[in-house]
Amino acid sequence: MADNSEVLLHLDHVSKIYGDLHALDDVSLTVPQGQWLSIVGSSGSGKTTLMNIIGCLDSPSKGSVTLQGKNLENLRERELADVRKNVIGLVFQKFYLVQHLTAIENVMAAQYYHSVVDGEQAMDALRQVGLEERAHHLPRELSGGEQQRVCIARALINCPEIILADEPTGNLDEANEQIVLDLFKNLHEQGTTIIVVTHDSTVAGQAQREIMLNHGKLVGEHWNDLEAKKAFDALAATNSQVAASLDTGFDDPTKSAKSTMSRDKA
Ligand SMILES: Nc1ncnc2c1ncn2[C@@H]1O[C@H](COP(=O)(O)OP(=O)(O)OP(=O)(O)O)[C@@H](O)[C@H]1O
Repeated sequence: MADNSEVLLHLDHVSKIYGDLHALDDVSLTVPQGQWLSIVGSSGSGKTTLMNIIGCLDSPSKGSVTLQGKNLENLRERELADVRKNVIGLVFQKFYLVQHLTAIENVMAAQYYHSVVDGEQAMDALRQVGLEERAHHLPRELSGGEQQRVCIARALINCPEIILADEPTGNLDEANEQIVLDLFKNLHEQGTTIIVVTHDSTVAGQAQREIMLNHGKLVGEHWNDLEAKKAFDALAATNSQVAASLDTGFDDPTKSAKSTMSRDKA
């Protein structure tokens, strides 16, 4: 497991503004190498916007994002594409599998994007997610859980530094959710940084750290791994660039998210 002592990602006073709406409002966040982080918050609180910015799929209106020491603002489109390709693995709730390609062909299509097509390596990625036997089936012949595992295999083929997952278990039953969480656990143990957006408190609770967004603002933080918190605080004490952890906690992200939603509706 990575020791969380190096900064991988830093957001400095990031806002994303659409007209009058601050989808993200002055968010500062530091994620050390190897951290498993959950992002929670009610619908419309800015979670996907934050993920898109971290994943280099969108850029902030204000503030800056530094990934592996590089300020993303200074990168050309080609360099950004390289970051997307080589550093980040994306997993979505909607699987985005190509329906007329088999599981292994879907993984190989992602390899093609990375300019290496290697059937053995694709099969290895499927083996890692326990799907070797289903490699030659089409998505419609696979269960929801199996399709999500193909997506994870697809995200793994370039050995990404970070897995960004947006509601990765949103469509899955409990058994399949557990399989996906176990995969994330293995990846985390191998040192991969994992950032997950979720509405599900069980999924959120697997992370070392949970942060909560509300109306685009970072409003609360909860640590499930106190050793990781200690390491983070030590990092913040020695590095003035690190956004210190918030003092404001929250009990149950799902409950808080729901109560925020009902407050919004009132
Ligand atoms: N391209 C856009 N143009 C205008 N407003 C947008 C755009 N993208 C997002 N928003 C708004 O920004 C806010 C945050 O959206 P975002 O999708 O990040 O929320 P979320 O927390 O991921 O929500 P959900 O849990 O429902 O997916 C919402 O009010 C949304 O309507």
